[in-house]
Amino acid sequence: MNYKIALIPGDGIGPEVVAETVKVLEKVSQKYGHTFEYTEVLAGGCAIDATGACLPQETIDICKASDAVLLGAVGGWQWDTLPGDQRPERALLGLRKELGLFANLRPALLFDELADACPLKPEIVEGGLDLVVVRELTGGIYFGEKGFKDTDLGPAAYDVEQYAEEEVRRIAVVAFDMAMKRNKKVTSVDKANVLESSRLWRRVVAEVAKDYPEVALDNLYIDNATMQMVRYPKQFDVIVTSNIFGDILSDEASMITGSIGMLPSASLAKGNFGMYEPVHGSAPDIAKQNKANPMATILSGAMMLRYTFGLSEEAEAIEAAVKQILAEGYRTPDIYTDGKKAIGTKEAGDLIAAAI
Ligand SMILES: NC(=O)C1=CN([C@@H]2O[C@H](COP(=O)(O)OP(=O)(O)OC[C@H]3O[C@@H](n4cnc5c(N)ncnc54)[C@H](O)[C@@H]3O)[C@@H](O)[C@H]2O)C=CC1
Ligand SMILES: CC(C)CC(=O)C(=O)O
Ligand SMILES: [Mg+2]
Repeated sequence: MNYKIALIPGDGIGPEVVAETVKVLEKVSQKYGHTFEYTEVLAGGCAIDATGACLPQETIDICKASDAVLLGAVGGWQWDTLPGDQRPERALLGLRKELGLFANLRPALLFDELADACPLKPEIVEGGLDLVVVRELTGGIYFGEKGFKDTDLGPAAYDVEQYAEEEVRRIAVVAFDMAMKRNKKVTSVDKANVLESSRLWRRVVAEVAKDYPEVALDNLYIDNATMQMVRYPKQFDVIVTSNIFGDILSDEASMITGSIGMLPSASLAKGNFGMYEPVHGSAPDIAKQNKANPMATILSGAMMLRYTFGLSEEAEAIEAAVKQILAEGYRTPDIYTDGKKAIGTKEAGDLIAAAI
């Protein structure tokens, strides 16, 4: 089969990790006889520099005409002084909204092979860790009304957290459907003791839960949830939460799995369309030094094969190749521990491609 992939390398380490993912996808294509047709497009700081806009219309059009999108990351220090509505990160929000990507799946999987890089005591994560954060991606405070106003205390800025019932319902359905395929447990995370939007969230999630009598539903406040994540993460299976809380919780979960350089994600629309992106950002501190861990993006590529193209065997081949090189002791700097074999971004891509 022929699959059209829009590639958005973006900024910082984005181009480096996307290049290694393409290397791995090409190996999959050779082995399994698929054709991946890539169209590279601009978004983020590089798009601002080239065109003056962080998200050119051409990028949106090409993404919509593709079967799936693979994104590295956007943003960087050189654009930090731009006004908020012109920053590179706006491209990411714009893409998510334009493409209708309301469901962000962020699995946090501690590979047995990487137990040495987990900062928690071995007995806490004994038997592994496998949870998924189902993050609402096109609503909440990242998309609410924002602006500036004068107050009694002087000039102020505001961002509004708002959720429509339907936005909560559709992400809750994704979470419960996923729970049915996993361990039939959902933890909904909110701040319903303080926020009106969270009270609506909690009520709608409870309504959706009635359609899934086999699934156990827990509610946690976000402050407690962040603490529980490091105290005993194995209590979680599917976590469903808002845009901002999911953003924060998934970065926290990533550290338990060794590094943010390991965590993939799928941003899904209704149907099979999706944008696949690592959980991390553009990491300007390590860009262009062959230090970035490309595995989060390579594993995002595997999610693309599984969710959008329905190629489970090929996705598993990528995941097995990642595990193999970890088992062989290869480590990028972010997951390096004494006695292991130090490698860089390119070597990681080469080794994973070779292991396919
Ligand atoms: N999806 C996206 O495009 C995202 C973009 N950003 C943007 O990225 C820029 C940097 O943001 P930060 O807060 O520093 O977050 P970040 O995720 O880029 O980096 C945080 C830390 O993790 C490390 N790190 C990240 N990815 C890594 C990888 N693959 N391998 C090894 N180490 C890795 C970095 O070196 C840094 O020390 C900002 O402009 C931010 O807005 C942030 C998050 C998501
Ligand atoms: C850069 C932000 C727009 C989003 C973010 O941090 C994320 O999606 O992980
Ligand atoms: Mg984030």
